[in-house]
Amino acid sequence: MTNIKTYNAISGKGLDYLSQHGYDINAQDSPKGILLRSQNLFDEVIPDTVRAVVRSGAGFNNIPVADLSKRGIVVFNTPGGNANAVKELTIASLILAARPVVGAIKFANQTRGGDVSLRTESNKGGYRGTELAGKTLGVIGLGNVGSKVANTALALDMDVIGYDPGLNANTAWRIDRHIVHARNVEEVLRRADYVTVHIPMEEKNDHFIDAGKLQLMKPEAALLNLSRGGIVDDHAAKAALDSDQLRMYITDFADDVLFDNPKVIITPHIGGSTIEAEDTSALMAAKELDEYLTSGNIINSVNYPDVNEPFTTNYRVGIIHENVPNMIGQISAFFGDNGINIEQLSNRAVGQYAYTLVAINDFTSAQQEHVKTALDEIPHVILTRRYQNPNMMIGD
Ligand SMILES: NC(=O)c1ccc[n+]([C@@H]2O[C@H](COP(=O)([O-])OP(=O)(O)OC[C@H]3O[C@@H](n4cnc5c(N)ncnc54)[C@H](O)[C@@H]3O)[C@@H](O)[C@H]2O)c1
Ligand SMILES: O=C(O)[C@H](O)COP(=O)(O)O
Repeated sequence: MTNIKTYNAISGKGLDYLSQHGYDINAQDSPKGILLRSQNLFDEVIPDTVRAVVRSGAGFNNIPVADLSKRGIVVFNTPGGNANAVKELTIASLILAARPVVGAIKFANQTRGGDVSLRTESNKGGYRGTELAGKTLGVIGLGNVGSKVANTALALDMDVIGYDPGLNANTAWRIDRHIVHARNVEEVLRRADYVTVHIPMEEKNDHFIDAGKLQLMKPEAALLNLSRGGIVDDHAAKAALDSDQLRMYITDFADDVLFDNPKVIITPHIGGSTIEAEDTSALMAAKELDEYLTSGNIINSVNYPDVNEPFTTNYRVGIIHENVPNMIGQISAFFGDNGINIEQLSNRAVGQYAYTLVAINDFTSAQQEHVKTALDEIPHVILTRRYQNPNMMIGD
């Protein structure tokens, strides 16, 4: 059986799917796939048997993607699987930034004994808040999470201004036409009463919200970070709070510098922690893993191009290679020179890497043995895998 190694609490929905499709979970030390959530894979040794690493979730900054790409290991995530959960916690955070709910609950619990209702009524004035309606929400990053947050804020009668220079077409379709598209992030920061950040942690986004950007914000504004620790410079945020340049900071990522600050609310990275989101993400992850390991289809990869074709021939060969000239020519010539007829060839490239999926019907055992090693000899080929169609009756 094919073995899958898991890290973190992966929902039973995903694990059951894999078991039902013939996989062993954590059975031995030479896994074909790794399924994880936030485990830091930079600290782990990834065995040479591994062909795929799947992040059940959105952010993949815990995975050494560049190294794995060089080894031909496909890295996947589950885009949108937990977006609704994060949207809901973001809306809760907006309300916590507008109304002093946390302090008010504490106060209500301190009023026990005697005429409770009288005491709460006479002292509740300290817990007055403001309304979100009519205020402006700035959304930085309008992907799966940000687009949902932006649309929902409109329903709360907020004005919404969004910024995302890399918006993809799928998400763009989902964004309500009443959301103002900012030309730059500075415009969002200057105009918004609430700023929420929904961008991935990558080099260019490290300390994306820094002291300079915080200075552009209104002093009465609140900042929300449900993206990743490090996207906001927490030291700069604390300094802005201390000097009354920022009213409030709510983050899903604990940081020593933020503790015991009445202007800060910290949640313990629970944005995606709902039963529904964990189930959806784990099932997506399990399907992506199974699809790649059994048919060579790549769906939702973060390091290689997606290639998703119906498996209608007896065999396929998947070739991960560098995105350099003449690879398709060399690969086609290789099959021709070895007397193997190509029924269909799909090729896509993204950045440095490309993937070629070759569909074959007549493929003798000797040819298969040869292909396994000889294709890898072509310069710039990183890894070759052969797939046999489980739904076809094949004779040699
Ligand atoms: N708190 C949680 O539990 C939780 C849960 C899910 C996701 N997240 C985090 O939220 C991030 C976003 O999630 P998503 O599902 O929306 O991802 P996504 O990939 O669907 O969207 C991210 C968007 O950010 C945009 N972007 C990137 N850099 C930007 C920048 N500097 N300025 C403006 N836009 C920028 C991209 O173009 C993209 O449209 C994830 O990468 C993850 O780190 C956290
Ligand atoms: O990027 C994500 O999907 C979230 O941060 C969720 O992380 P988790 O799976 O560790 O809860």
